[in-house]
Amino acid sequence: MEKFCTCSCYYTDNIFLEQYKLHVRFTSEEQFKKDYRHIVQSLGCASDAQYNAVLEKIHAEVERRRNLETQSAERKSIIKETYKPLHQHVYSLQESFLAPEFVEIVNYSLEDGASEEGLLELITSEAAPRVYRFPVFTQDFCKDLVEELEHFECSEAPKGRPNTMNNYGILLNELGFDEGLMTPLRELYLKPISSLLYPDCGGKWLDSHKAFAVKYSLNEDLELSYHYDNAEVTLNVSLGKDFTDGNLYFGDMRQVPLSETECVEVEHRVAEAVLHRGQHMHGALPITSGCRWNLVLWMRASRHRNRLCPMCNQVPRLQPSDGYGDGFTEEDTRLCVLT
Ligand SMILES: O=C(O)CCC(=O)C(=O)O
Ligand SMILES: [Fe+2]
Repeated sequence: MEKFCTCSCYYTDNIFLEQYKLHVRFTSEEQFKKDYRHIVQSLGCASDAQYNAVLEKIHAEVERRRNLETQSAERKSIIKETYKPLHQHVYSLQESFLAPEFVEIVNYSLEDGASEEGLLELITSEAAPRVYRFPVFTQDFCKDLVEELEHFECSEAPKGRPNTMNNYGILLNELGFDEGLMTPLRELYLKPISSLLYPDCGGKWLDSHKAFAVKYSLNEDLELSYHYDNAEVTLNVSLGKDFTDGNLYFGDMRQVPLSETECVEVEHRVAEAVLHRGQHMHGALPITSGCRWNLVLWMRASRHRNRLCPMCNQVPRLQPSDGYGDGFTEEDTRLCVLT
């Protein structure tokens, strides 16, 4: 596997303060005070004690990020040794897991002369601008996958959470889903589609991903704040189970201010995917009953993001990583001169 890297902004930028629904940057207490003291104050962080609690949260989050790779590798190895899957078959992709309509649009995308227009005649649903909906899995596969995820949730195995905005999701690489399921799904099925739909966002060059499941239920998380993904192209598949509300909503690309944005709601349909650009701002409304599981695949294109880190908006400052990191690579720049 190619050597992937993380951008060092991961340790300073986009730290989410859940209580204030605010993403912040933290390089020092001085900088933070200067940039955010008045903002958090206006959001209700009035006393010194509350402010100190914010600082403590930030330090804990930075520490979590610094230890993440080591801890993730430890969890992965414990899971491998101790966790007994309920449905071993869901870990290796078989075409029988896939909806026939999905296989058809992938086959079309692989044809010589396939075009975006031709593909859009097969994908009939554009749920929001450049947000496409299509069936991906069979209902049976979704049911088995949710049962597997719930079996894992109930087990003693250590669990890594996908990100700071999500307290009950599951990181699928730690469970061993990358090799047999997620990588082939990206490489063989989603890349051909993304190449046609999002050539301007790196869709032709997807070469790594972060895969996780998100879970919402009444005693746990209900909703997800407005955000963009650390991805070029995102696949979000509704896996069930039974729930009401919880629609996704899409605004504009991250460069457009919220005040100039009108949001469009997109409902979940079990076994169907919503495919969108990672930088397209979105969120999820609260569910009002039941339990919602979605599979989220943040797909990255090193050739695209190596030029600009979407999280800090600068040329990435690379830090070597063990796995996919955040999908950056150290490019041999001589190639650019020669070709
Ligand atoms: O709740 C959902 O289905 C959306 C999840 C999402 O946007 C994310 O995790 O990046
Ligand atoms: Fe997202």
